[in-house]
Amino acid sequence: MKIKIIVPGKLSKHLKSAVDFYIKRLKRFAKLEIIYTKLGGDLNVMDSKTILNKEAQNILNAIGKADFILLDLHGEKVTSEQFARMIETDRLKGNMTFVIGGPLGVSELLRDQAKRRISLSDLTFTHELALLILLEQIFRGFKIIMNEKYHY
Ligand SMILES: C[S@@+](CC[C@H](N)C(=O)[O-])C[C@H]1O[C@@H](n2cnc3c(N)ncnc32)[C@H](O)[C@@H]1O
Repeated sequence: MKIKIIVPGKLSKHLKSAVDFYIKRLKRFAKLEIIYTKLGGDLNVMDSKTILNKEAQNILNAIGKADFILLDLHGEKVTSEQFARMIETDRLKGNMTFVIGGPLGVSELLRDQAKRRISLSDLTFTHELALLILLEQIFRGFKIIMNEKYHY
């Protein structure tokens, strides 16, 4: 199965080894591709709507024709078991795409086009931390699907 994760911006040095840790652990379950898209611009010289629209365009270009799941603070709350079942369903299709918003969040355009919007918690994380949590949940999801022991 191929899993694509699209996230605006770059990964900070201090999180790189943690992200690499999960990329390595996920290798036996899926072919993972993380695409870092360009940020939409500087809030000091541009308004937030223009920045969000630019980021959305960069993200949509990276997605291509695939449907996608959007990580959204205002999305539906799912348990790790439900999340695992989402992976299981898309496994039959062979691919799955996740989108994370940038520092300002996501545009309405992305919200409208997402096949599903999910929330990780009521807390707000940076886009990089959201990536890390998503990777751990994907790993957890595969462990649940495979009925393998993990942290409970
Ligand atoms: C810094 S947050 C954006 C905050 C922005 N004020 C908003 O309301 O969306 C960056 C991105 O990380 C992801 N994210 C952060 N916390 C999240 C959570 N609890 N659930 C789902 N996604 C989250 C979302 O994709 C979000 O667009």
